[in-house]
Amino acid sequence: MTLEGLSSVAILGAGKIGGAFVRQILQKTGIRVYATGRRVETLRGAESLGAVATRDNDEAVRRSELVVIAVKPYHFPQLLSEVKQESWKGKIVVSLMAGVKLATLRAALHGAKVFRAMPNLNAYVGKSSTAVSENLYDDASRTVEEFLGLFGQVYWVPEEYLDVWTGLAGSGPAFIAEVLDALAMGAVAAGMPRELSYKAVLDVLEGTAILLKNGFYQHPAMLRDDVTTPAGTTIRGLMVLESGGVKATLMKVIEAAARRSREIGNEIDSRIREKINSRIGHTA
Ligand SMILES: NC(=O)C1=CN([C@@H]2O[C@H](COP(=O)(O)OP(=O)(O)OC[C@H]3O[C@@H](n4cnc5c(N)ncnc54)[C@H](O)[C@@H]3O)[C@@H](O)[C@H]2O)C=CC1
Ligand SMILES: O=C(O)[C@@H]1CCC=N1
Repeated sequence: MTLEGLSSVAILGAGKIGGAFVRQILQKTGIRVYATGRRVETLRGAESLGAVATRDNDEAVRRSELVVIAVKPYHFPQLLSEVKQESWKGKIVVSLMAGVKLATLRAALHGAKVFRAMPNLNAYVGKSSTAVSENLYDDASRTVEEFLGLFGQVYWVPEEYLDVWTGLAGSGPAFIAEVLDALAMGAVAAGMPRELSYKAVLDVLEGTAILLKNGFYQHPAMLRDDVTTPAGTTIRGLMVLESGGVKATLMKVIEAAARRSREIGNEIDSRIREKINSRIGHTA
């Protein structure tokens, strides 16, 4: 199935990332979107974008060929109890939940073609960097790749990278935002107004990203060296950066975020297995 063959998509949990998906789908395609949520504001927000808003997750799944799971990981067990098992059958399901493993998803969503993806909030403007696992089904994989392409760049990766991807690219916009805020505050400390500092910092980010992305420098360190004049301003700043251990700290930031993604995956896996076992226990 190509994207053109897709008539309806369900976004279960149209919050921040789900809402960004709803927005892009409706801006770029004629696909009907069923958006679910628990709060009135979530439903109204999705409706104002042009989605069919409902609290009924089962109906949204039944009516759609492709289903996106965009609830928080710890809401997944509750979501599962709201959708009949047979409703998942034959559906293409893309989970955006941090940490939740393919094995967990497969155990919970019997008969569905399951994908685990990690986008980021830049999906809101079609600039996400999204990783997805695993490329097992020809047709469904093509559909998923085209679908995720609506939100930005798509990379097929082995599942073992997804927790790291979550720490780096999923959480990344928050880390970058903090760094930008800190740089702008530094300029304020040195005497420049906040608004002007912030504008300058965003321009610096954009230009530096373009230089690096277009291959003008093979490595960020080469760009750094071109900016750094002996006994000039940059080296003084770099010395402070190094003595504050900023580089090591940023490395640890990504490691910690990736570790947390793995932890979440294990926590949710045990909760889902318990749920499945108690279901089996009930029917036995
Ligand atoms: N916010 C981000 O930048 C990113 C988030 N993610 C993942 O996406 C998921 C959602 O994250 P956010 O959008 O930040 O959270 P959010 O809280 O903004 O959105 C989740 C939505 O799901 C709704 N919800 C909860 N239980 C529900 C249920 N049983 N049925 C229907 N709706 C239900 C909530 O009311 C809320 O509107 C998480 O699993 C997160 O790991 C992935 C990539 C980036
Ligand atoms: O903070 C989180 O857990 C989610 C996953 C990636 C971005 N937000």
